[in-house]
Amino acid sequence: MNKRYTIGIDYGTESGRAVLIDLADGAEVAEHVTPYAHGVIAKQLPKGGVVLEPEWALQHPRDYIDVLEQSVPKVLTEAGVHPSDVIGIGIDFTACTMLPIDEDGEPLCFHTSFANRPHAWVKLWKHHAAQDEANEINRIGAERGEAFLKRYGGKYSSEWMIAKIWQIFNEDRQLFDEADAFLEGTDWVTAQMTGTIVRNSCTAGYKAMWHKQDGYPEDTFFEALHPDLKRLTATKLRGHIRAPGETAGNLMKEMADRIGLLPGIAVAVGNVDAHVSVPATGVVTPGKLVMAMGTSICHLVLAEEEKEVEGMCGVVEDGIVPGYFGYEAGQSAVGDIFAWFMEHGVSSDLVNEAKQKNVPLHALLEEKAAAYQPGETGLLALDWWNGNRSTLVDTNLSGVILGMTLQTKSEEIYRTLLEATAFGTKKIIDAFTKAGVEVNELVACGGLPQKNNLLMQIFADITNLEIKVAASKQTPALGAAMYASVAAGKAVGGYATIFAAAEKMARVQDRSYKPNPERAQVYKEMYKEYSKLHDYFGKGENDVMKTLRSVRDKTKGGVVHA
Ligand SMILES: Nc1ncnc2c1ncn2[C@@H]1O[C@H](COP(=O)(O)OP(=O)(O)O)[C@@H](O)[C@H]1O
Ligand SMILES: O=C(CO)[C@@H](O)[C@@H](O)COP(=O)(O)O
Repeated sequence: MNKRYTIGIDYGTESGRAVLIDLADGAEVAEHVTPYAHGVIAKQLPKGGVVLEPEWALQHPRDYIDVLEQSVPKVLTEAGVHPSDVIGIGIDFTACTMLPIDEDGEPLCFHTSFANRPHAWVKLWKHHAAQDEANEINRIGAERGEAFLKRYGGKYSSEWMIAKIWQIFNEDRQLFDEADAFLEGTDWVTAQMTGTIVRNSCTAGYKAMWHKQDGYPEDTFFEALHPDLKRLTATKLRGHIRAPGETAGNLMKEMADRIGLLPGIAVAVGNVDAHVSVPATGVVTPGKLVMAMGTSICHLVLAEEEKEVEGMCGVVEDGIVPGYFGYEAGQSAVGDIFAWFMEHGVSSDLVNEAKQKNVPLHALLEEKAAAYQPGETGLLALDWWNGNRSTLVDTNLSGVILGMTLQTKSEEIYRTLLEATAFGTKKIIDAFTKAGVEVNELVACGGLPQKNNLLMQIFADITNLEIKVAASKQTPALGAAMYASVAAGKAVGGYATIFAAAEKMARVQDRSYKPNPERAQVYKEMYKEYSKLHDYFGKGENDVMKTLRSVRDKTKGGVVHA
């Protein structure tokens, strides 16, 4: 048999990345990145100049199709692989990244009549404007003793599907009524390839309250949110739900022609970037926490039982790999905090020095920050620049840097921000351990482990755990390609199970980051202080962050609103 390949595409926050994978050993034969032409839409709609409120984050569905049309032909040509040797394609996506569609599956934002309506566009995972709805969902869910709350660590997030749908309902009722369905981006793009809408059990479970045995919560729960939402799951959330590894369908001729593949090949059920990365790092058993480290961090771990973990994002049976309960937790901003600091916080001296030396600013700051010992900066920070996803589940919290003096330098703040994100991860590990979900090793993937050694060493020292790093530079795309090989099946040269695919295709690097006992000891002391700050600002003792936010909202545009 000729060599066999699949294509995996990772739809990230700023771009889509396609890889062509050799199924024999998981080698990445070719890769191509298509940046989204519209990026993250946070200020103004692409049409009609409508200005968006704070906390909004949208995307343009056309950008997703551009990735298919540009990156798929590019990887084929670059590799010189004939399309007849490609047996399947699969995608993964950020989540919950959702959109309203019409009866033909067209996004409502493609309709000229809706293009100037913010709620017609794709709401990106980090759209944080549905916190009021999330608070109400949590209040009503708790009052009614809803089972779903336990699976979401006691709090449903404003980033997830039902909060986002309810925001649309509350703020643009006509558009809500017009929508035939609300869909995850991953399911919409997959449907563009197959012609049929199939929902995936991963996002249904982690983001939309669906449970493998019990389905969605009862209609009476949605009725308690609003009487007109009673039939939400049977109407706008209807559709077949299939598990990762199953096929969503076959590639349609029309799309095959546009992207240079053969019609009829298997298209895998859509998946989530973080979850699909787990088998792509070789993790298919409990005890190893996978950290997908990029703009944000998603933390994923497998276990044999369903446990209640404080503030986790969700637990879903078979949600990551079949046969295990998959747990997800996360930090809403990590790389994004460093990006903010690069843009708004670094002294002009250092910016000039980086220019003179012709090195990236990150690299210069990393080098200077590495010269400090733990605690030497005298600083401590809370990593809530984009709210707190786990374990407090509150997007209205914000960042803090404590201990600054007239002597504080940019590189000290940089180091402190790196440390803050590691302390945030430690809180998550503690929550898992406390609930009886074992974590004894860390496996990192995503962009950050390839970009910043200091960050990785700080993570090892603060968590006091060894960190292995995925060998693949495009772990999510590799995972999507692995699931495509399972969807295609053994008969055509794919794999029978994701376990078989992981054994042959996934691996970690030889190098790992090991904790240094002296540094770990200092960080243990600093973590106690982090925890005090964390509880003080995050658990209601001092609500100043929320007060400041409401003052900001009342004084928008220089006008004080009553
Ligand atoms: N040298 C670096 N050190 C730390 N963070 C970095 C560095 N270079 C880029 N970043 C951050 O990495 C993030 C992008 O991560 P990546 O994994 O590539 O993307 P995504 O999260 O969209 O999948 C950005 O937030 C950026 O600020
Ligand atoms: O929340 C999830 C998955 O549940 C992620 O899609 C989201 O954090 C975005 O991840 P990236 O930081 O873009 O890799």
